[in-house]
Amino acid sequence: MNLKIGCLQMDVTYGNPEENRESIQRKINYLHKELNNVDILVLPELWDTGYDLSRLSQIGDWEGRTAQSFLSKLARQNDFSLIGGSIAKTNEQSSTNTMYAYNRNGVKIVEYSKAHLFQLMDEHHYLNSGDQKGSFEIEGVPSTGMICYDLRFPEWIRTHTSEGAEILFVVAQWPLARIDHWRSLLISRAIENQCYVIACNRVGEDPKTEFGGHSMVINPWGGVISEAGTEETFLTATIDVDEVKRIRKQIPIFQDRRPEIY
Ligand SMILES: NC(=O)CCC(=O)C(=O)O
Repeated sequence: MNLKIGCLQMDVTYGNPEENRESIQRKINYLHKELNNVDILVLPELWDTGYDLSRLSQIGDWEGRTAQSFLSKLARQNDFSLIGGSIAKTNEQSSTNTMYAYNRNGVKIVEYSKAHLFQLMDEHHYLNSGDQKGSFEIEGVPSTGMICYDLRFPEWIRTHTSEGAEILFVVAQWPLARIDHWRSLLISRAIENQCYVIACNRVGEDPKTEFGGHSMVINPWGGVISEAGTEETFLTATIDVDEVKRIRKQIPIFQDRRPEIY
């Protein structure tokens, strides 16, 4: 089965969720022809607030309600499934860096909060980590969603692929300074898990960091099918999901692994 994927590699306005929602809507309107036959659209990490974490009590999304209604409508109106990047979900006590995904009818198919907080960008001071898995089915394909720094934890990703995930979606605000890590880790996760990796990063800069783009679509053999540069880009690729089963049969790592000795 073929699926057409689109990644909206975009800049994010620091600390301004309303402007960022409008920016996504403007881009979707502009891209309506290209989006016509897209099956799954992917947004980047924290596309609403960016890393303006010290102001989350003012700008965070109360229980994620605004983003959920925005994303659900976006999916329904445009007839695509949507990996809604992640947003800052906030309540009286705390905030989480949370991904929502939707099917074409605008029905939520997963809520996943980033499990590993990235100290270098102060997440541990302002966010709580999630402790639930990120598994879901999208367009009939078992999949998982991960948020940026989660990519550095192969054991967490293996937990999901050993339970059947065939597509790994990674949403990110990954800095340009470590973009070689980003590329290598994404390709490694695809090879070692024999899965598609669809990775959507942001571009632009905030007061502390320059972000590196290079959103990528990688096949389960580790081949890069499509890759963006460092500018705002609508990256597309068509993937053949059956390739996962073929490769898992050719080199059966999920049968051959020996968890009892690890
Ligand atoms: N937003 C993030 O989690 C960034 C992770 C990162 O930069 C890394 O090197 O890991």
